[in-house]
Amino acid sequence: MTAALVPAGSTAWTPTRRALRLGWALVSGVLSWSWRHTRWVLLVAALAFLTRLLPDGPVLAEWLLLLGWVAPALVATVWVTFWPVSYRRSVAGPAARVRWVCWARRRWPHLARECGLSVNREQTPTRSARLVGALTTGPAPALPKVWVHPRLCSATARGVTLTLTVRARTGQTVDDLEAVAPALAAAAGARSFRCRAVSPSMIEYDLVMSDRLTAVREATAPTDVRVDAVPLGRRQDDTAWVLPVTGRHTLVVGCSGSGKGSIFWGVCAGLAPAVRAGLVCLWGIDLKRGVEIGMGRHLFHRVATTPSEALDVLAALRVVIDQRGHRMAGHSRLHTPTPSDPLHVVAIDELAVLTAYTDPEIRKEASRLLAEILTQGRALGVVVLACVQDPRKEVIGLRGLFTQTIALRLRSAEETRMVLGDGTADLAPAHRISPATPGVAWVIDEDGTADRVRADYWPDRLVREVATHHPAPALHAHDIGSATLEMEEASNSEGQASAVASASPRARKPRSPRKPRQPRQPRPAPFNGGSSRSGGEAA
Ligand SMILES: Nc1ncnc2c1ncn2[C@@H]1O[C@H](COP(=O)(O)OP(=O)(O)OP(=O)(O)O)[C@@H](O)[C@H]1O
Repeated sequence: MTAALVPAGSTAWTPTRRALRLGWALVSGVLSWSWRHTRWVLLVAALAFLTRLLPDGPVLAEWLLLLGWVAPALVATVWVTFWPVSYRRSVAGPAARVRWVCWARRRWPHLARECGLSVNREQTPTRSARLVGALTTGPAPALPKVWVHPRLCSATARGVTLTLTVRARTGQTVDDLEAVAPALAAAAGARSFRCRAVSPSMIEYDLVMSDRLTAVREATAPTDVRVDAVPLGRRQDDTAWVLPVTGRHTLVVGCSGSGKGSIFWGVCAGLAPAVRAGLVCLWGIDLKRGVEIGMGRHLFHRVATTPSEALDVLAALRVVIDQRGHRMAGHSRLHTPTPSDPLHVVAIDELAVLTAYTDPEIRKEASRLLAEILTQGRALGVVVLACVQDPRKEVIGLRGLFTQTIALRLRSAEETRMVLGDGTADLAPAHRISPATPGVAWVIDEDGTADRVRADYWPDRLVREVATHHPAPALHAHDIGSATLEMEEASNSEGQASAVASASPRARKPRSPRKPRQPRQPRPAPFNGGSSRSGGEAA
């Protein structure tokens, strides 16, 4: 009667419901723990059954069941419910690692055989068998056949990675071992893998057993002044992914929505403290109407949003290369950035617009300038970061000149091969990256191994904040080279006209920015050889 008077959902029912819910959670937790530890539970139950046969057995059996089964199941249920991270770190993680290692050691002969790494050979006869064979007449008895496997030298687990070190059997090479990596990873239930040749006969398989890259991680505003490299995100083993910048030209390829923006801003905004300190000079080419770079415009010394403006930027950098080349010749082989002589980074969003989709004249000139920068700029402190959606376009021609490539989500195995190289479709399957994980990419490390990474996410708010706090300083003539500045002034004065010309539907043939300036622009005196080409062409 009282219950009927209490309306459903009233507070009087809340404690009862909570208790019921808690009880059910505990029971289901204990049951699921028991299901996952069936063998242990059966062992405890069998021991308890045997214990009952002893004098005072029933009491002992109850204690055994309580301490061996119910108590651990309850503790685990409560721990994992309220402190999942600590449970994973202290219990589930170590237990899983022990399980993986035991599994690999126990199953290695079977795995090697099933993956095609083993051979079935006749057993080598022992010395005594050979002696008996020599003394007896008649046909020699058939020798039994045995399986010969490559040797599993070690199996270790760290974090979420199971590492197997394997030595090739006689007649095998590391290439044979590498070829079966996908099958091995599939047999182990690994989420991804990488393999590394340790020596001509030994290979290390890293099997990543749990995916740490599913969660989105937001980038944090950089504080350290770093020029050599920028942290971009994390690797699949949860270690930091740091991209070298100095002396590298970086090509980022990924279809629309694959997260190129995260890498673009990871580099540009990651260099922001160095930009503010004057050690890095950022040049932006955003051929998607300036939408991307507009977010962090203050970071950039100069931005081009049309193909003809982009030509001006490339020509200016070409002059920087000429000047530095003359200055460094005979003194230094590698440029060291200083506030008066910074590292120039040209960040290009949608390279294909410049090298494939624009007028043939601009396309040709842009490809020529880019090729010169890509081949000569590395040691002279001028590096390129280029993003592109479609690797099949003309960018292919320049692809070989980039010194590091990041493959975000691609459309096909063929694209993966184009971007990362032959034989990478299995080892670095960028075409299998899920559309639900933008920012995930495959990279080929310096040692030639492929690794899966995920860039941290750069929201617009953070980009704006970083750009506002680290604006590019106003550069003086000696900072970037007098010729560059002269060209820049000239191109600025003509920028409006060229932009209008390139935007106008009637202006089919855009101005070549290099010719009209020639008569007006005096050559920088000290650089006769270099300026004769770049100064003249750029002007
Ligand atoms: N590192 C990341 N982690 C999580 N989500 C991301 C990440 N990077 C991008 N995203 C999400 O994916 C969306 C698309 O990203 P982004 O604009 O960078 O792609 P894109 O490759 O530049 O595409 P497009 O070439 O069409 O401009 C973003 O709006 C964002 O929501």
